[in-house]
Amino acid sequence: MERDDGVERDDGVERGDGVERGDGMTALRLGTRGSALALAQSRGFADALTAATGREVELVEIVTAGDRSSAPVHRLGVGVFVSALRDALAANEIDFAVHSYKDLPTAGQAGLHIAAVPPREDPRDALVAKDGRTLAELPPGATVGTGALRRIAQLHALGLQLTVVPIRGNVDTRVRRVHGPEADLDAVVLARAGLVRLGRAEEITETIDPMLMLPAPAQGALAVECRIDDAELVELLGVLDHAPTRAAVTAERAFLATLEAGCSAPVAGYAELAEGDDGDEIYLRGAVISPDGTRDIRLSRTGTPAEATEIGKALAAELLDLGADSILGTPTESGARTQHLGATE
Ligand SMILES: NCc1[nH]cc(CCC(=O)O)c1CC(=O)O
Repeated sequence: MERDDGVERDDGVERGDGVERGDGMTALRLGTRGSALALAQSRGFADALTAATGREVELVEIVTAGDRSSAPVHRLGVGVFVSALRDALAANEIDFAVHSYKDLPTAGQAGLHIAAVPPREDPRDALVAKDGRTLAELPPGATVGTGALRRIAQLHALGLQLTVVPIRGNVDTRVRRVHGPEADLDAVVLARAGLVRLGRAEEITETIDPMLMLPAPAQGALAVECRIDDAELVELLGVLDHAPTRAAVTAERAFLATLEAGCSAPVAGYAELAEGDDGDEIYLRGAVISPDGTRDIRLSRTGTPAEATEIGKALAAELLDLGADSILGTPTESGARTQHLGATE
């Protein structure tokens, strides 16, 4: 059902201030993009929230500028998949939103709060190739599609003489470039988490080792955002917060933010938590790679979860000392080297 405010509800129910339930509680309004992946993520979180707290959740579909346009994502501007959801939150049209964390601009939004970071899905990248092939089994000259500069750069750095083809579109559109009547590529690289959440993990022909392709900061993680003054909801959503995931993502995002790079930059960052002798330890790896793959600056750093932000900042500073800024380019007048764009991945 389409309404004048551009907000589409998933059914005909008039919501306004929420639907009264038999138990006297109103259903929480979860704003979501309409893509298959966004709906799967939102439904998954809604079900987990209902199971943990007993609260009912209604999905409210929001069309974002990124969904409306077919232009290359780097031309669309800041947080192109996110801002319509944040506007709906600020306008009290929805109560909370579930974002792919890696699509969130590194700058937070005044008045909003990330109340939960649920357990992370597998953050690695995945190959979907013809004939069940792995990267190493692709012949020289094989065509591999991907949209993200980070992936393009790391594919080139492998030195496999692959032909990297820039593509965009949702998960289904990208996989159809390999399988299906209009297939024109030998393989595509995309986030394993997206395929897993869509129930399509069997189509993956290789889960790529982070030694070969380091994931994007926050890949595979979700950010659950609500109004900061909605204290009751902040507490309710917090039930599903997963401290180890939050610590890992905090380190990765501090790394990205300190590089002043948006999520369209050729920047990779991946934090793992391991049990050390004195409790948990974060192991953060970071890389900045030139798009042609000829320059690849990567380092790692460890510390405690409480030091997550410091680890990320310090690793970024070390990479900048080694010349990462010359790969990332000159900061623009807004302070960002590349714009803080919405999703390119
Ligand atoms: N907008 C792209 C996007 N945002 C989140 C995911 C995958 C799931 C995730 O990283 O959480 C994807 C698809 C991809 O990178 O292939």
